[in-house]
Amino acid sequence: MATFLRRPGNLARYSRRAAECIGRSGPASVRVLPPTRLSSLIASPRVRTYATAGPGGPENSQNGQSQTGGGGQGPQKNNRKDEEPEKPESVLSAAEQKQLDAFVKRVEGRLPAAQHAQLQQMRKKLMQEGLPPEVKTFVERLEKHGDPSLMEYIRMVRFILRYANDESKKIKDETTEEETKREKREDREAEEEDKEEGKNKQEDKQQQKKDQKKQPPPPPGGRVFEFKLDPASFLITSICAYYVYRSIFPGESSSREITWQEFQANYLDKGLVEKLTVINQTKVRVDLNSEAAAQVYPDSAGQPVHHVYFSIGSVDAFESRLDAAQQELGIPTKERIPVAYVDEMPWGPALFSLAPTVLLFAGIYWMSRRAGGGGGGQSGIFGIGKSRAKRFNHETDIKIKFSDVAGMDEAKVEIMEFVSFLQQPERFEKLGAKIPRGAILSGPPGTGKTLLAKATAGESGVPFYSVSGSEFVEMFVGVGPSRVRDLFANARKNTPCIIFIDEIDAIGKSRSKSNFGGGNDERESTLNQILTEMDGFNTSEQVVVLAGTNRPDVLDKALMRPGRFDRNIAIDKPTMDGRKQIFRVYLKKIVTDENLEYLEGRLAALTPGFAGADIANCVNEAALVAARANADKVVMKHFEQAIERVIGGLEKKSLVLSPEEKRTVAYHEAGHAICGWYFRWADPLLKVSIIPRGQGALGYAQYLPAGGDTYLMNTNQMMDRMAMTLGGRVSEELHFDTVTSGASDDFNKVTRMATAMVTKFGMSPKLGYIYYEEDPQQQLHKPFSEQTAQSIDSEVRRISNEAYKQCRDLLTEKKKEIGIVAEELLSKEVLGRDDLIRLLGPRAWPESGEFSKYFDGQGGSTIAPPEPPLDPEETAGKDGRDETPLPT
Ligand SMILES: Nc1ncnc2c1ncn2[C@@H]1O[C@H](COP(=O)(O)OP(=O)(O)OP(=O)(O)O)[C@@H](O)[C@H]1O
Repeated sequence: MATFLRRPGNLARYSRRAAECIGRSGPASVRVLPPTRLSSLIASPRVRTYATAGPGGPENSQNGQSQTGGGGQGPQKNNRKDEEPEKPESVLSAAEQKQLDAFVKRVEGRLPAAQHAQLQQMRKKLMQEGLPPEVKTFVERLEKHGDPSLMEYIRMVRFILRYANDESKKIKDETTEEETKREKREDREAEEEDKEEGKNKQEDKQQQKKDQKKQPPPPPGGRVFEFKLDPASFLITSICAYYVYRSIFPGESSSREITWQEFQANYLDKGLVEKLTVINQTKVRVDLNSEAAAQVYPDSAGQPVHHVYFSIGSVDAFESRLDAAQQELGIPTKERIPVAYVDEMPWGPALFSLAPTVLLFAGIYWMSRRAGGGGGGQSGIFGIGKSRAKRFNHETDIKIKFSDVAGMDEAKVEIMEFVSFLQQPERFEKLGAKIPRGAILSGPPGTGKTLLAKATAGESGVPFYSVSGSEFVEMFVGVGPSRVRDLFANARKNTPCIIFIDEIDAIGKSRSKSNFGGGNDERESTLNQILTEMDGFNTSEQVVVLAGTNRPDVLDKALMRPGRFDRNIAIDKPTMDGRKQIFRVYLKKIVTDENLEYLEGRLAALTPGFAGADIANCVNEAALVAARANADKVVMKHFEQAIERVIGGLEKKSLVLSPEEKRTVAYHEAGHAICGWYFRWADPLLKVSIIPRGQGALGYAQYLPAGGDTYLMNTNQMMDRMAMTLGGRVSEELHFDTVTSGASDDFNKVTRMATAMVTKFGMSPKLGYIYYEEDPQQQLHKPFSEQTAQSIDSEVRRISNEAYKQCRDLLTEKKKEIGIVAEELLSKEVLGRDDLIRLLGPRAWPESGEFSKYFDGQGGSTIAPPEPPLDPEETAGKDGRDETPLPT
């Protein structure tokens, strides 16, 4: 702004342009375009008027004169209606002038007064430049034969539009030329100014120049038809349209309603009637001999009367009246007026009656478009049966390769076969091998099933359709099967390709099971459609269907049969080695200068039971922790905090325990820790804390699986683990007068372990080698007798009592050590493995090589916990994690 103000030259230039714009403000165009020739002829005198005559122009307009009245001639023109119009210099012959005047007069009669001045401008221009031949012919025709034909009107309209367009172009060219000249002149001025003002202002000037040049350049050469709403074009088009309309629908202006008496007196008796037409048996149209009518009625508002109408009560009455009237006039039968009968459709009411239906359909269409907005081509209610599968293009969308999927080597080998099939089908076909149709990828959540399917698409370089099982289910009947059909039809059009149906259990549940309690027909028919479609491929169609599920056990057997999902690829939680590989993938993206090999191993050891998704989350969380601490790089401490946070939840700083409660929690946790340290088959402690964390735990202890990733447990391990789980309560009993509710979760774990030993693992000599399924749906009807139930109860009780005794014996012996650990815990709140070694001495039992490698005290002072929050089913018997619930 300051720069702008500093330049009087600029200011003057812009204000001049602004003034010109205001002067040209006639056309209300979407784009700012130079006016057409006609409109500019109308507008330019106005500009001149304001520029030269100053306030004269506006005064004229105040006096009720037209603003576009044409400069100094304005006041005379105002009296045009009263006086003979002033004869300006004209190149027209007298006859032409007369024709033109007649034409203008005729048109003027039908235009609002505000537009008269513009019409006069058009007239003036035609007078100055002469009539174009087309207009001449038209006007001549008008004079000689009255109203021209429809074709002549249309030709005239086309001509006028073309004429207006050409004129507009000419003006535009002239204006552009003028603009260029002026710009050059202004640039020269600006340069001179800039020399004085300094170089830095030069840049602003250039910018302004660029801005000006950004305005649309004049169209190169060819004809460009632009729709403009400037008054002149509008006026011309309206006049032409009006004429065309009138010639097609000669409405009220050339016809009017009369009575029978009028008809008889004014037309019939005077012999002006040419023909009568009875319309819809209610009205009679009287066709008049227009020349005769014009002679008889010369001042019928300056317009010839073509038709008149009158209403009739009934056709019979009309006929008899007409006969009587003609009889009276003595018209011989042969020369009587011809009467025709027609049924005409009244267009107005007909259209009006259709309006609600049209509106209804338009409304439904609009709503369906809105409802399906963003759904791309398949939006709206009409696209409800269309598949919702997202199509990924391998070139742009799917960049995942097998190298991005860490671990699961066996699953990769299995699925590689699909890739080779899609890439080189002939290799299989020539040996007569049938192509596999599909594979189910099953496994716990977050283990990388979707990732593997995407990698398959990425590797094979084919289109990938991804859809979730639940997307087939809709509230409308028949939508599911229709979407399945659509999905497969699309896939067939784009072979070779891969379809991936995630969470297929949403639709693929066993049909027999779902029938319990009524079933779900829609889901079943969707499943049936999938079965049919998968059968429907012929062997040459290269469509591979992959499906992901967490529950392969509930899937319908028909889905799993060979020929449909031929393969069931189980993807389990990663092993120690798998975790290392997954950490390797994600650690690459992290800024750290730790020894990567050691870091991977240590983190993998700290995270038994983590799925790929947990690991990805953990690494990301570590980066966030580091960022929060404003660190330059992520170090081991951040990773350990992240793991702790993923496992235990956020620290609850707001939860403040009373000293008494804190003491109880410390002794409780110390009890667990001592058991883990001294029982041979129990898991040694990694970390114990009495800081409350999420999920209602007041303290927790984490243990390193003593034997590494364990998949089998023997009786000794189970007994030691149960005894360790009871360590919290036993410690409370030994150190306090009373016990708390904090051990209820421990009892739950112990009971479940003992029950499993009796009913599933065959570890009770009394019950023997029997497996009783634990099915929550069959609670009402137990698969064993009452007597067996009592035996199970007594065995479970015996085992837990044994575990209790084992624990109590140890802790009574180690009561002093419990005190030492508990007091240290009270003062430090968190104890690590190194603290326990310091307090209790090294553990007497050797530990798993792979795990102990990373816990030799060199990796870091804090040792993070190993256990993710797993399903209790899975955790039972695998870990010794303790979560002390909040007292209720
Ligand atoms: N083996 C792996 N290698 C690398 N990243 C993995 C691996 N497994 C899982 N992930 C990570 O976990 C995320 C989630 O995995 P994915 O969606 O494939 O799990 P899923 O098994 O399909 O889970 P769900 O059963 O819940 O659908 C992936 O985006 C990826 O970041």
